[in-house]
Amino acid sequence: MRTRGASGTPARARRARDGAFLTSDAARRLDEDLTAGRACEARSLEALMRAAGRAAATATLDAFGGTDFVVLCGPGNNGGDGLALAREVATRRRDARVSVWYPKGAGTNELYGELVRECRETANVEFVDEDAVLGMMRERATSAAATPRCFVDALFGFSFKGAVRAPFVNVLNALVALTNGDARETFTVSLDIPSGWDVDAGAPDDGDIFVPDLLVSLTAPKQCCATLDDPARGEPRPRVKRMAQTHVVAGTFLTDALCEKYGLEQIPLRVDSDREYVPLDLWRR
Ligand SMILES: NC(=O)C1=CN([C@@H]2O[C@H](COP(=O)(O)OP(=O)(O)OC[C@H]3O[C@@H](n4cnc5c(N)ncnc54)[C@H](O)[C@@H]3O)[C@@H](O)[C@H]2O)[C@H](O)CC1
Repeated sequence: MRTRGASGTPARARRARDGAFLTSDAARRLDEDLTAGRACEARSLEALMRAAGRAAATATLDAFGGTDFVVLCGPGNNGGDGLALAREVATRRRDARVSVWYPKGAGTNELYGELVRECRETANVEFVDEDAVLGMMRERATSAAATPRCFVDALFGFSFKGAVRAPFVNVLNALVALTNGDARETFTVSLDIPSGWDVDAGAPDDGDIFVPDLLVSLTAPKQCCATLDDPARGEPRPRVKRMAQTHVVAGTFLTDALCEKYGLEQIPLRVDSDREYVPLDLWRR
């Protein structure tokens, strides 16, 4: 007799589907393989980050037609992806106004420092403080004449753990409120992980959650997204279901050998792909 899960899905099929999503630990190991050149050609972190920023910028510009972008950058490499995206957007859409909130700054990290320099000196990106960002979010709910604005969440990626700490609490709370309230002309994008979500367990169970309009998973989706894409695995909340319509995977780094190593055979983007991102519609094809 075949075993079935509570959802009625055969256990073997569920295992295969699970293989399309990375745990936080597997995501870290995969990124180490990419930089070390194990089962693939070696790429520097800088090359990976710039490619991720480029592909995520393409997906964002394809989805959002406005000219006003606010990029929220966290302290790690997810924030670095955000800086790379900000520069790409400002360079490609010359009429755009691109603002970056980067509260921790680059510190002594040379790569982040170079991305900040490029944003300022080659792309006319403006760096803004917390009050300015909170004002830009608040205005969405109060101004009747709001023009379209895109908020890009590059706060935390697959190394996020525990409860959000300062200096990110107020802005992340405001983002949650923004996407659950009556915000006008607002489009939200998350890079790799919707910030505040547990990378392995998914969205918090209590209170309002931040659900972006577009999620750009980098290289492969992480475990927190599993219920977005496979309704058979559970009963996702209605807004989470809606997000499944706009979930893309970007970054053409996967070789067949890496797919086999991490059980990612179902991910359609490979190293020789001519597309920068693809919609992730794994289960409904
Ligand atoms: N595969 C690819 O295409 C690429 C993925 N990249 C991106 O890298 C991130 C993972 O980067 P990492 O630096 O490991 O982690 P984070 O960005 O999540 O940031 C870690 C940073 O955050 C702090 N932190 C953790 N938890 C909290 C918290 N609760 N409150 C406040 N601060 C927190 C922690 O201390 C660290 O400072 C991946 O998701 C991709 O976006 C690469 O760019 C390469 C290409």
